[in-house]
Amino acid sequence: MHELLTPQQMAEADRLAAECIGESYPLMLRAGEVLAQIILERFVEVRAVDVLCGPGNNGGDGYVLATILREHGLGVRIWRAEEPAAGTDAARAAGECTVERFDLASFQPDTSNLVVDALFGAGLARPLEGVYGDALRRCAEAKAPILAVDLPSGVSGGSGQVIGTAAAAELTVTFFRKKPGHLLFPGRSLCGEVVVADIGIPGNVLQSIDIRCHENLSSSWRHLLPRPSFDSHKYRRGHVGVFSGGTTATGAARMSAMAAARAGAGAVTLLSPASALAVNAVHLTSIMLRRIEDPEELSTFLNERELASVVLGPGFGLGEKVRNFADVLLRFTSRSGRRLKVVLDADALTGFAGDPEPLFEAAKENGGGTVLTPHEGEFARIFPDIAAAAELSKVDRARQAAERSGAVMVLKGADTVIAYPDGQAAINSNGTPYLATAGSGDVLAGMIAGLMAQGMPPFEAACAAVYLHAETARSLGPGLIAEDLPARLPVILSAYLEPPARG
Ligand SMILES: NC(=O)C1=CN([C@@H]2O[C@H](COP(=O)(O)OP(=O)(O)OC[C@H]3O[C@@H](n4cnc5c(N)ncnc54)[C@H](OP(=O)(O)O)[C@@H]3O)[C@@H](O)[C@H]2O)[C@@H](O)CC1
Ligand SMILES: [K+]
Repeated sequence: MHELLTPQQMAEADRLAAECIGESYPLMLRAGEVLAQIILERFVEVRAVDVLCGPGNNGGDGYVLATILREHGLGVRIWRAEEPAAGTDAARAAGECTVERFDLASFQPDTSNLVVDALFGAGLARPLEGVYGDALRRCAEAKAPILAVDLPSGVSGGSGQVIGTAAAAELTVTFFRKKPGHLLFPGRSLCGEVVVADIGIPGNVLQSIDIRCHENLSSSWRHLLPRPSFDSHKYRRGHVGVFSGGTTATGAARMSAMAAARAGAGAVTLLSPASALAVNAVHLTSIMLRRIEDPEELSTFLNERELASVVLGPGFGLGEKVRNFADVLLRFTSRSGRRLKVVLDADALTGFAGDPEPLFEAAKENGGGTVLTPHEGEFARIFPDIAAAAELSKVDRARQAAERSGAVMVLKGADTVIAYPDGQAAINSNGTPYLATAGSGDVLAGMIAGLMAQGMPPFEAACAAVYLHAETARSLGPGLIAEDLPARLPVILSAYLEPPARG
């Protein structure tokens, strides 16, 4: 149930389902029924419902719903600006509906009524404005309780962007599967709670649809979480290297290092410039420490020790050094024939601002073993054209960046998107505002490296780390600081290492 369908894919699912059933109208009837059932169960106090109906099938669902609610004794009024086009399912639903209709232009929300927003869903084709936009603005101003059918009207199901105007719903009922727009902001905040209803579309229609986007749920990666065996030793559980910045910027790397260790890496070494060795040594116990001053020392170290993964960037500093280190790390696998997975974060991304081509070239040489973890600001510095393309959704931006760099992209934010160069993408949905705190990104980078060091494939490691990072933060809540995350991680991780509960 974690597949996310674009509006075009959903239309295809509807078409395939209608082909299977013989006609499409029963799907609309079922949509109206499930909407009514949900309203009757969830809004027991409500005595009257205003159903705003658009001209397409989203409006059609509204007409069916209005008929059923009136049969249940609720006061129901329909508000519409135009009738559905003749010959459509929506026209049939409108024709069979005898609920009194009013002009949408004169709709004034009464906040003791429930408003059902059945204006536009998957078929939103242009900015929502005029009589429709005005009606939604009045709802938003009045703070009327709204149930949105499929999507809050004005929200793009593909991108979550508002096209014109939209009003925030308390509850959104969508059909068959969620759409990216339910999880990507601002759509996600406008949807309120999202309920996915079964309207009789058979699951096997998905076999004919090339789904490229999923909600990041544990079912995709839980079985790949590393589990040590009794014959493991510390280096078989993966050795992670984390690069420290200078004397006054060492904390970020130590946070990444702790996170890698807590994610289960068997050994972690902090790789520090000579100037910061003393300050790092004061703060480290189980994490090892080694001086790495320049690219030559780095190459020597990589050749003599079997590192499985590295984190470069947190607190590291900008300039030639970070670019040179990144180059050595990303080309190590092809030069040595030994697999080294690389997480580049923070300064290792910003260090390539204005001239990112060498990064992409070297990352491609690393052949899918690279993970880039930019937040939106860092992303815009290395992918300025993709960041500026307003028509692209966050998923598409992450995908294009992954394709260009050949790296797994973790485009961070409240709705972090993880994308693989082949176009597969996952949208994370368990984020929490408590993660917006200094150092939380350093912890995430370390967790990804820690999971990869134990053999988890980069895309799944990134998905798992993003999810578990958020889950850990949720379990901590108010007052969370980044240091708390690695300390808490084992409790959360062990819950996901248990076999999933049945049922
Ligand atoms: N298909 C099925 O089997 C099932 C579908 N279901 C339901 O159908 C919904 C999708 O239906 P849909 O495709 O008819 O699209 P919908 O969102 O109603 O809008 C299209 C209409 O709006 C118009 N229009 C667009 N933008 C506009 C704007 N800004 N301002 C003004 N007008 C605008 C557009 O006009 P046009 O672009 O053609 O000129 C067209 O008339 C889906 O969300 C779900 O609720 C369920 O019943 C289950 C079974
Ligand atoms: K709607």
